[in-house]
Amino acid sequence: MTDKATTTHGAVLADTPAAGQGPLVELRGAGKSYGNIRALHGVDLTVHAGQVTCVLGDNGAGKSTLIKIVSGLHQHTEGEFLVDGGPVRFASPREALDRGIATVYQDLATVPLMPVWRNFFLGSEMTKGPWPVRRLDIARMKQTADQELRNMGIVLDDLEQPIGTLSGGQRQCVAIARAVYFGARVLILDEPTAALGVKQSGVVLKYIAAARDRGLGVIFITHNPHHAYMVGDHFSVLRLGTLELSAARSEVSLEELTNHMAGGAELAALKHELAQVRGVDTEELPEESDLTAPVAHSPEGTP
Ligand SMILES: Nc1ncnc2c1ncn2[C@@H]1O[C@H](COP(=O)(O)OP(=O)(O)OP(=O)(O)O)[C@@H](O)[C@H]1O
Repeated sequence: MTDKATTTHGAVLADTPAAGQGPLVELRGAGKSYGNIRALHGVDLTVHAGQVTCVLGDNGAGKSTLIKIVSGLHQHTEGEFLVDGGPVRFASPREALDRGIATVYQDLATVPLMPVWRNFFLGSEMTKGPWPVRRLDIARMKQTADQELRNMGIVLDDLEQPIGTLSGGQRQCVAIARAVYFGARVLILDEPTAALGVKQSGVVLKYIAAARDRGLGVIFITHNPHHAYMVGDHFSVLRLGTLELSAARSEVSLEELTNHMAGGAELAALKHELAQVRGVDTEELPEESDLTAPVAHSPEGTP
């Protein structure tokens, strides 16, 4: 495991991976066209064990297309895709999973009325006894789910409660712990904080850091540069299907990242227009970076 350092903004960061340790996943000049629509073009991306690679971009930037390639849902139509240094072309998400690449989607694919422990093992249930009297090993599943959640620092009052009664943040955390338990080496998180309030987002970010600290390579897809900067080691900003920025944490500040993400020039133009409409001086409007700061709200009514 790598050493860690605490930064000025409180995020706990892993050091760069040990020399000689190659990337788990790499895209080299990768792209994807849907018919004659070029959704992604010339994208380089590297995912190392024990690091969080953030992929940022506005709507339509190509984030989903990128994760669909890595997770085995789509195949790239240009460039190279390598896993553990060797070229791959997955025919299905199952093949990606067999290579240790797990994706946690925003909708989480859980069964809301089933207990937490049952969702933890959904599709991969533990059984006991010989065929034809094989049956579910409920006690072992409950105990394992409890242990695995605790290992990730997730403490729930009752694993019997339907997963639908957990907060959105808690459900994301269970999904992350599940992927770790089932042997993920690369974890793709599709906008895990998009629908969450500030506090719940903080909880999810904590478990992203926990997954990284357990040595996983994490691809964190987000719209939010503030969330990305809390845990990210590397930042890739997509715009209209191409890579606008690819920078290590030491090479980019939060302000620069926010500017790239928001399109600094576009925001400046918008501010100018707003000032004209309201008949005020541009200086009287908030800074561009304030316009892009996350809104403190809690949609589910939870703290
Ligand atoms: N199946 C498809 N067929 C045709 N075009 C597609 C398809 N999927 C995506 N696109 C196009 O590719 C571009 C990139 O889309 P993509 O969904 O990857 O962006 P995104 O960054 O994930 O956006 P969002 O945040 O809105 O989900 C868009 O112009 C989109 O319309």
